[in-house]
Amino acid sequence: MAALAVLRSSAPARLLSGSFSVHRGGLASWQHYQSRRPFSNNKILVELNESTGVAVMKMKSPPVNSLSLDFLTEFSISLEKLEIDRGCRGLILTSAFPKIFSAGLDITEMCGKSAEHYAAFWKAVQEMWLKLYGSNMVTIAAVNGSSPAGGCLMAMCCDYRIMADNPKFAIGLNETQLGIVAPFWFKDTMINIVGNRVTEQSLQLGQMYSAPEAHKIGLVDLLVPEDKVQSTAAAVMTQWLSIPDHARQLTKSMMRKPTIDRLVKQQEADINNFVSFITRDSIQKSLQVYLDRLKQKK
Ligand SMILES: CC/C=C\C/C=C\C/C=C\CCC/C=C/C(=O)SCCNC(=O)CCNC(=O)[C@H](O)C(C)(C)COP(=O)(O)OP(=O)(O)OC[C@H]1O[C@@H](n2cnc3c(N)ncnc32)[C@H](O)[C@@H]1OP(=O)(O)O
Repeated sequence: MAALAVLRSSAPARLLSGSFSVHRGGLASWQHYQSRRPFSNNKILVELNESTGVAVMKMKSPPVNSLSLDFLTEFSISLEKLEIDRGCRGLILTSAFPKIFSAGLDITEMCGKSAEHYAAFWKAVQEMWLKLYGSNMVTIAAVNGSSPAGGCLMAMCCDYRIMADNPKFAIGLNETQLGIVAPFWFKDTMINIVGNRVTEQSLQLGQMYSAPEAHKIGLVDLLVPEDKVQSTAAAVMTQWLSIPDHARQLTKSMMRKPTIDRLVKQQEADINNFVSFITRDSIQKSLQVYLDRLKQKK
């Protein structure tokens, strides 16, 4: 199974994209590692505090952190680098923008493109999920804004979700509102958090939950004032890191492996399914209407 099966000590070292900083105990000693990959646009900022072993990954892709192919590629590479770094035990995932965690999959990646593009895009979505859901690290989502669909999926991949207590912020799998369908592994991830009944209703209606509603159904674990999201994430991380890594990791693997294996076994079929679904004229039309509506709402 993805990262959970990989012992960090045996993993090969890899270069990473993204803006990457390592904190060695004092602000004066922050070191910057510039990307050596030409495609990097630095949509992801990573700061690793080596004294605590906690990395903060900030999504910073204006205007709304939509998950484009470039974003997803950079995200997965950044995550992989942290995964193989034995000095990193915990990851806090958050947004550099107030009000938006992530707008989910970039809809323009699913409109008017070639079948080859859709296949590459969907593979990148799968890779993001496999790596984040299967991470050995303690993962905490500091949800500091709205988080529809793919953004909600990212938060749901984490071990714990802290959300800003603002009823204007919403989270959920709203795919049906776009005329599309959340795939089985989005659905399974949600079932593992809130159960079958809530997931079924939620997915059929494409329901977006305000922060208090999301907390009520257990989609997020904790609500805190907006200015306390990061500090609370750090405090919760300390609690989780007090558990011996091997015991916690094996437990996490035991809980998540069946869900991960389901996708791994049919990854190619899932890509083909996505491509044949998204290339339908009726689906392309729905997505275009949704996108136009988004652009006109101002
Ligand atoms: C039988 C079949 C079985 C199985 C099916 C097989 C396969 C599965 C098939 C498909 C699965 C696909 C799964 C899809 C998952 C997704 O994530 S879809 C994306 C869903 N996301 C949304 O609906 C979010 C839409 N956006 C918003 O609600 C809002 O923008 C916001 C709340 C995030 C932010 O609001 P504001 O701050 O007010 O910002 P604006 O709305 O003005 O947006 C600014 C700018 O950004 C553009 N934009 C917003 N979201 C997206 C996006 N997701 N992708 C691309 N672009 C986006 C928006 O249009 C604005 O653009 P400009 O007008 O400035 O050009």
